[in-house]
Amino acid sequence: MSKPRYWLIVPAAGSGRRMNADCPKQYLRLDQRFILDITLSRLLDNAAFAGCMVATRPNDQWWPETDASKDRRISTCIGGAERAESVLAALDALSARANEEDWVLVHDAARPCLDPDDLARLLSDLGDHPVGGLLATPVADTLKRTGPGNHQVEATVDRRDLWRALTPQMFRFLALKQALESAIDSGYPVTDEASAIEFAGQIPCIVEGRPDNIKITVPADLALAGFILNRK
Ligand SMILES: Nc1ccn([C@@H]2O[C@H](COP(=O)(O)OP(=O)(O)OP(=O)(O)O)[C@@H](O)[C@H]2O)c(=O)n1
Ligand SMILES: C[C@](O)(CO)[C@H](O)COP(=O)(O)O
Repeated sequence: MSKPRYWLIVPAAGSGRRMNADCPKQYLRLDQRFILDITLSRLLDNAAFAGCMVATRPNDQWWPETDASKDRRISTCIGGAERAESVLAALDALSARANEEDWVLVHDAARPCLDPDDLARLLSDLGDHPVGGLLATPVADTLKRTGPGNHQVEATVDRRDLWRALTPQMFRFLALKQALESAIDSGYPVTDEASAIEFAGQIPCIVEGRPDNIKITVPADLALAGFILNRK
């Protein structure tokens, strides 16, 4: 049987509402480079992928301005209303090229600070794993739960064995496609690939990653990402 290949999916079809910027956050710039271009180069320059599928918004006016749009390794598809739907659209777009047992890595366009050593460790630690898994980092703060929609503390959550899920998340092509289809069809709230795999009854494995693999989400994250990238 041929050796499994590695495919990369980068969901980049979000609107960045929480960023409150004048363009989707993946098209904000750090050191004159689109965040999306930085993210894609952090992945494609540090691992051998059979191909890359980027899910973009319909009529994405910025994509043609990116360096990535000139990279023959990268294809695009139209994403969906939710992140999970964008990932599923990218899997569908790869269906003619990917084999069932090929690995798929899914990485947020909004995470440009991925450390190449974390990527290498994810690939090496999970390359022979029966299910796959994800980069994650231990919760380092005390966690509070409040009442619904208020700031009244109801409980302190035991943070032992709690992790913050990061990306990339790495699963077999067919298993991930089927798990996402099933979870989405069931209305199950899928916020990452691992939760769909868990919904399918499988057990993903965590590979500890750096906490500075941040997802640019709110305005304060942009300067932090710039600091992290300039420090590397
Ligand atoms: N329908 C969607 C929603 C999100 N994403 C992508 O998934 C990643 C993580 O999602 P998130 O940080 O939530 O991005 P947005 O949805 O754009 O942010 P917001 O929720 O603030 O609108 C981002 O790279 C985003 O572009 C996507 O491809 N398709
Ligand atoms: C996939 C993810 O980045 C893992 O933490 C996260 O679930 C994305 O959540 P978002 O609400 O789509 O940003």
